[in-house]
Amino acid sequence: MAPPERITVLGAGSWGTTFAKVLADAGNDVVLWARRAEVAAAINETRRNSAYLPDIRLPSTLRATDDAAEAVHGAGAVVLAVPSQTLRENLAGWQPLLPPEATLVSLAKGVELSTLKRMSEVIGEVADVPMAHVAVVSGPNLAKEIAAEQPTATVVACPDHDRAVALQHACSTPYFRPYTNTDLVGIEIAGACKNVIALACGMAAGLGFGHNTMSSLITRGLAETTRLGVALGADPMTFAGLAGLGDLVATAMSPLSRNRTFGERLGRGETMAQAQEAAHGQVSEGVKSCSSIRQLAARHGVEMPITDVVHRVCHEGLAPAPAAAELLGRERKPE
Ligand SMILES: NC(=O)C1=CN([C@@H]2O[C@H](COP(=O)(O)OP(=O)(O)OC[C@H]3O[C@@H](n4cnc5c(N)ncnc54)[C@H](O)[C@@H]3O)[C@@H](O)[C@H]2O)C=CC1
Ligand SMILES: O=C(CO)COP(=O)(O)O
Repeated sequence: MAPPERITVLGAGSWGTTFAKVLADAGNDVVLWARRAEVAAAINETRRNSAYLPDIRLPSTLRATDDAAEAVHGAGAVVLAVPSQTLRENLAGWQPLLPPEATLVSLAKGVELSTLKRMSEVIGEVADVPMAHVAVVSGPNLAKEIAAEQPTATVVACPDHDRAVALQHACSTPYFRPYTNTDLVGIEIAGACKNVIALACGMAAGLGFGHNTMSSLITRGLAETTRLGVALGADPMTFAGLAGLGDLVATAMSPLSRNRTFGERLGRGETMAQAQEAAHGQVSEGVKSCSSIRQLAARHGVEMPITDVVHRVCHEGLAPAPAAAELLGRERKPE
């Protein structure tokens, strides 16, 4: 039998640590890179990442290090599990270390502020690899539920179908079921936009609104996300799938979502600073991506009214209540 494949995960936050556990449970030889040496040492000694997943025992086949060169050496796949807005800078530092044939896998859900690029575009550019080497994993994947081994499906997207299938095999476990897709654009636009719609749903919850409001925001949020994706060349069917509707529903409805929780705090009247502080350094990607997605939509002449008001609440001082009234007061039109 062939020895297990070496897979490296760069970033030991909630999702990086959880995805490393999935890969180890699937039978791979997994190395997890943490920024802080004490986090790597604690994972190796106690089998726990207490800052992010205190209740989860990590498998013994998962090894942690704070040495990126050691982490990526000989890896068949390198998984990038850092926030969207720092990925470019992080990857530039790792680029000289990367094995040339490795599949580079993005877990991040966002659009870069300075360039309006999707994460796979940033990876292709900074790592200087063909897009066929770049893959994305995205779906209704709240880290804490997966770490607890609750059944979940996801999508592994790569322009090279064979690489997508190889990665699908590498991350299949009895509790984690990946499907393949080749529509990188659709999968990434869906993943970035659902964080913004989840912020809107959180704001609605904070204002005291119920399920009709949530459902209306989810449905119209999916409509504006699909419009943007199609304008960028995505397959509209992608938005009806796990990484589209699936992830949107999970994120917009779950109290485990950092984006939804952030929005809820704003809806209850907290300031941006208070909501940021309560997040304890964990990333709520939609807070920044609402601005880059709004600009991307403007560049392509796409109307995204929910994204627009989320941007104005987060960055221009609009209060959530008048934002909701503004959405309801828009010009009437056919569905
Ligand atoms: N947590 C979740 O349930 C899921 C998260 N994601 C996405 O995965 C990405 C990562 O998210 P999480 O792991 O949850 O975030 P997190 O906030 O829990 O962890 C981020 C990790 O990146 C590291 N990091 C932060 N800033 C950095 C910098 N400047 N340089 C290097 N490392 C830095 C942190 O030390 C930490 O290890 C995000 O784009 C998120 O949207 C996707 C699916 C599920
Ligand atoms: O992407 C996620 C679930 O699929 C996680 O969402 P949050 O970043 O809002 O926690």
